Amino acid sequence: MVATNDAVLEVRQLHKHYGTHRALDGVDLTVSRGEVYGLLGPNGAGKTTLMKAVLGLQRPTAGTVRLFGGAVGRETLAQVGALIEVPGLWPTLTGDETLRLHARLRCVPEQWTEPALELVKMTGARHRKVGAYSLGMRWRLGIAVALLARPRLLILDEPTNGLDPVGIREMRGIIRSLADEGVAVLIASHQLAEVAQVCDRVQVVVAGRTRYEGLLGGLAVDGDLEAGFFRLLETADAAAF
Ligand SMILES: Nc1ncnc2c1ncn2[C@@H]1O[C@H](COP(=O)(O)OP(=O)(O)OP(=O)(O)O)[C@@H](O)[C@H]1O
Repeated sequence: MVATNDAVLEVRQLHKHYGTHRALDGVDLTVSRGEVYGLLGPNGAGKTTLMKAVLGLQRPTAGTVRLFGGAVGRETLAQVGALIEVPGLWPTLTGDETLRLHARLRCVPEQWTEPALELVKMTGARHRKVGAYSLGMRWRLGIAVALLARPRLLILDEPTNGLDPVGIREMRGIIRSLADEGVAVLIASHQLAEVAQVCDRVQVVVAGRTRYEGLLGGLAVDGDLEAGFFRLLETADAAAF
């Protein structure tokens, strides 16, 4: 398939087998510049396996992953930010120290910590220790860390885990503003509600296979998104046995 200029992530016929178990069984996916893409599926569907392959942490059994038109490697991964579940942060460092440390580790200018802090609205809390942060604040700092190197692709795994309704709304706002600036965002989740209000397109994966790919609205049955999603999961479950 020919890459469009806007394609940031292209996954083609990705397979990952663990012995006889097919964790991924021929998944295709394209995420474009400025797009928020939801990867939906129940526990064990293969979402983490796919994200690991994209981040170069997992070697696929077959198939390809292309980032910005190139192979997964040091150069392309430098343009990717990721936040996998709860961010791993040191409780004894302040938010400011955390970001400056990551700036050094990623060899980016220290001044880049400022816009990252502003984007996640953490400037006021920058001198407080991370151990005293709420989960929502830790999540926002985790996003700031993921955004430090100004990535063109942001990967988020279950991003609303543990967030309260205000935190969830803020998270959506941050994701949408990043997309408006041209960042491509891939969100993996097992909850429809998590992706429903923020994603442009979705893919539903069950038992390593694509069951739906397209606009979110296309999942709906009689205008009911949730009913359509659950019907899809039930049909896929029945087909698997
Ligand atoms: N290292 C491994 N060895 C064997 N099987 C594995 C391994 N890693 C994952 N699996 C299996 O592959 C399948 C897909 O797992 P994966 O973690 O990608 O699913 P997931 O969609 O991310 O699930 P969850 O929502 O629970 O995180 C599961 O059946 C899992 O048990």
